[in-house]
Amino acid sequence: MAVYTEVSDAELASFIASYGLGELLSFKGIAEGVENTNYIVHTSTGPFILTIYEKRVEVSDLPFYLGLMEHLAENGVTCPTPVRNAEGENLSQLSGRPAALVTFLEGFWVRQPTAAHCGHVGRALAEMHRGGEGFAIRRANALGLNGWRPLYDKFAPDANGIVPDLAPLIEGELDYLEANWPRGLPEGVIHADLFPDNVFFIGDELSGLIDFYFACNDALAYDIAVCLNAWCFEKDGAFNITKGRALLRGYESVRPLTDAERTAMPTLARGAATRFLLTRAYDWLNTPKDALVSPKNPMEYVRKLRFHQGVSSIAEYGLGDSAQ
Ligand SMILES: Nc1ncnc2c1ncn2[C@@H]1O[C@H](COP(=O)(O)OP(=O)(O)OP(=O)(O)O)[C@@H](O)[C@H]1O
Ligand SMILES: N[C@@H](CCO)C(=O)O
Repeated sequence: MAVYTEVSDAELASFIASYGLGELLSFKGIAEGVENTNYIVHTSTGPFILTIYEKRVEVSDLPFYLGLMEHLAENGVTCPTPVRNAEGENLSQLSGRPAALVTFLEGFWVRQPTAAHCGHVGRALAEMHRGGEGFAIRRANALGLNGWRPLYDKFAPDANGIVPDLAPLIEGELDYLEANWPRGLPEGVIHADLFPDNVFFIGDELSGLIDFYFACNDALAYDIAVCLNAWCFEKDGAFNITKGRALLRGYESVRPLTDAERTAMPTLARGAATRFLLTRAYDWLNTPKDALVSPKNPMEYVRKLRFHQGVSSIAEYGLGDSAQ
């Protein structure tokens, strides 16, 4: 259960009072999520999510994340909107940590996405990319190309303890990515972690996107590569072409890809697989046995990386004509 910071009734009541949202009716810690502490808070004016930011979030990045959610909401993207307190601030303090209150989004995430879900996600991703245009604050991707080798160096001596030959796999891949990473692709604000648990649906309709705490400025098509990995592989490790085509078609119904983005997709997919392999491998080795949450399995991303290493063009995925 990911409630790292326990809040007393009195602290919460005075915190909520500063927002002028009516009477505090109830609050409860949310078990899901690994990065931050989240509470669902009911007041007489409705439900809200209270997030207390834990150690992995850089406090200096919070104005970017909160400002981005406000900017996206103003531009028609359904996502949590930060609430401003009586002082007009969207960022506050609770139990000695930075904290924010955001609007509650109805819906729930799908455990077994279908091609139709993938189509909705592709479309919503492109709408988010469009909605992010004009956002004034910038944030570099701390987990982009330049961040991968330093992260690997932190656990390199132990990598083969996860699975034999993981070290040469990662080292060879980092060499490849550093030599071949596409430059000059269209850039903008990307979500960078749009996994199924960050997309809510009501029935078959997408009801909103959450968890913008990896968002940053980077190549837009890299965000698609993250989603292809997160949404379009089956439990047995097979890439599902139908889901991949649906995701790209949904995306391109809003923002068609350039030729350079299509050409770059296999390398972007390798990079996206490497990024999640690295963070999962690091967490696998560094999460204490008695931690509140279990680390995610890095092997899933070893398999995805190996799959992409065997692909040299978007057509080889079966995605060459997604827009038609
Ligand atoms: N605005 C919201 N509306 C409704 N539910 C929310 C909202 N924000 C968060 N939640 C709930 O809290 C859970 C955790 O949120 P979130 O994914 O942002 O946490 P996190 O700690 O950043 O986790 P992670 O980075 O691992 O996904 C979600 O799965 C969802 O159930
Ligand atoms: N989505 C990430 C975890 C949290 O950001 C993963 O699956 O590795």
